[in-house]
Amino acid sequence: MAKLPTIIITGTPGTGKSTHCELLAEATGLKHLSINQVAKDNNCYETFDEELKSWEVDEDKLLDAIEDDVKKGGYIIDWHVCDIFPKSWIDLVVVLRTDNTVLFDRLKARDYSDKKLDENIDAEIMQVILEEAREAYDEDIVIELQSNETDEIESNVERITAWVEQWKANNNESED
Ligand SMILES: Nc1ncnc2c1ncn2[C@@H]1O[C@H](COP(=O)(O)OP(=O)(O)O)[C@@H](O)[C@H]1O
Repeated sequence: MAKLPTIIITGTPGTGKSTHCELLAEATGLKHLSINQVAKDNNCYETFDEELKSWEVDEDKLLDAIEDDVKKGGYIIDWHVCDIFPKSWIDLVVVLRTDNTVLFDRLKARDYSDKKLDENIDAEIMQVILEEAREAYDEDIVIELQSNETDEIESNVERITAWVEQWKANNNESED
């Protein structure tokens, strides 16, 4: 069987992860793995943080739930946390970035509490997820892409699709 890469699409909530992942899955045939959905389906949500109004995830249980599939390759991992996945599973990490005023409007539309909204905007300004990605993975597999405007969605998806095609060509040389 042809080898396929696994990609993480990460970024602060609202930067466009699920939008990019859906289009990318269509364009590449890789499988979109929404970690929020996996966590729900496998009861990985442990405790509810009242203040942040969000659930904490049992990461070991989550990794156990996806390990057998993801190890085979061919997945697009969609989550705002990027640094818990073993390095050996991951071929590319895309960190989506959005200007804070644009992100503010997107999150406001989601009815986030002021506290949750502020936390996320601060995290984006401080580029928390980008730093986490750079710490967890080799720097040359981490790329940062802007996601402010609709045009950028298309160009980002094209760019990542081209990367996937190149990866496949490089990693399946003796197969045909
Ligand atoms: N580059 C972009 N340009 C315009 N709108 C965008 C862009 N990226 C995302 N959006 C919009 O922002 C909202 C949040 O996107 P979503 O993909 O749900 O983000 P995430 O999965 O990171 O939380 C959606 O309404 C989506 O249509």
